[in-house]
Amino acid sequence: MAPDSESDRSSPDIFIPDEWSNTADAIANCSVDSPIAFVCGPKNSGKTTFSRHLLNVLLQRHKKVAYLDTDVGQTEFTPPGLLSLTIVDKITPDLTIPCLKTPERCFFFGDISSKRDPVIYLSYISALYDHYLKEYCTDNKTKFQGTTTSLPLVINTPGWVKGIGYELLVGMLKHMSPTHVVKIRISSESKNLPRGAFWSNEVNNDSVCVIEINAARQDHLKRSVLVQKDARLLRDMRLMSYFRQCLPSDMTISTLKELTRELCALHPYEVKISNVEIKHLHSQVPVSEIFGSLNATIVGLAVSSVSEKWPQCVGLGIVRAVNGPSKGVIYVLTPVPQKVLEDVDLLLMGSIQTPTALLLAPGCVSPYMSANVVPYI
Ligand SMILES: Nc1ncnc2c1ncn2[C@@H]1O[C@H](COP(=O)(O)OP(=O)(O)OP(=O)(O)O)[C@@H](O)[C@H]1O
Repeated sequence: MAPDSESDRSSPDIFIPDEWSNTADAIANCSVDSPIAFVCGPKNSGKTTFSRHLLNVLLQRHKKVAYLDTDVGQTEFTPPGLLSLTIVDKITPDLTIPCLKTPERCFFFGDISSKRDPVIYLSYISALYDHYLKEYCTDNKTKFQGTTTSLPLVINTPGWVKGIGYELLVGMLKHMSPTHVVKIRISSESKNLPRGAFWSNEVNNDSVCVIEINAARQDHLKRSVLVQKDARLLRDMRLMSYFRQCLPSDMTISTLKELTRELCALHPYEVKISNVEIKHLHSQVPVSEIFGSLNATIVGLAVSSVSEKWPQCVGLGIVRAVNGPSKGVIYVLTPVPQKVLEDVDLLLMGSIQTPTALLLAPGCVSPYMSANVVPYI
């Protein structure tokens, strides 16, 4: 099939079947001003690839499109462990290259699977969706004045479609009001989501258009050909690209060793422990172990607020060293701009693993990532 848009031409390995491009076009050209598309389906069926294609198609008609990323282990525009709403204003020509963007709003979930805390997971996603509704979904008044600020929304979801994963999808759909639900199906029928509006008890659910499409690639027996991703490697790569931003963009870094060495050579931020609250999200740590437990970990940098229920995450940091007893400080590396950091009053600790490559800096003692810091004992 001939590529049908510039974005497809730029992604030689990506195959957009007619069914996919027709679906994306139908959503972009539907009668609703700003469609809300919920993309779901089993693991590796192509949800992310389709979502990115849809995003590009929508960006041909709209200046900006909102993207709600609910796949906390395989995040699209942020490092893993975050749930985010991002406003995208540029077509990404190559659908195979992940890129980091600063989200409009973001929560630190602190794990790569929703099963760690399904209740909080759903609360965060609902809060992100509500934020979209409040800020980016036109109400009648603004529509009437012709100053429409409404943006389409693409919601990408995890591939966990059984058990609690299924319940969470149902929970999301019940909270949201998508105009379109795109279900990607694979040939192994038992792995698919139920047909139709599976989340709703209404017999005729006319308010939403449910579209079922097949995974892009099939063999000659019409079996879906699914590409398995190395999820852990992808997460590590995403984290390393994130922390690469701590260094000047014009600095040449060709290898992981160089990246680690340069990160170790950076001056970290010195954070006074008395100025921040340290919170372990998924475990209880005795007070005496708190400093030790922070060392060489990835933390969410968050800002608490009296008006908001959940602290907003402004980015991640690596705790490079801790000097608890004598100075009461921790040393943090982060690409978050200093101006934004000034508001951070919460360090959230989850279970996002620091990539091993970053712990093995030449000349430094693992896991402290520094040659000159006495580790906390
Ligand atoms: N249309 C396509 N053309 C070529 N490769 C594809 C296509 N769709 C998916 N793939 C490949 O299959 C793999 C899985 O795709 P993708 O990440 O989009 O699936 P997913 O359903 O979002 O996965 P997960 O459930 O893990 O989040 C990736 O390596 C992707 O490049």
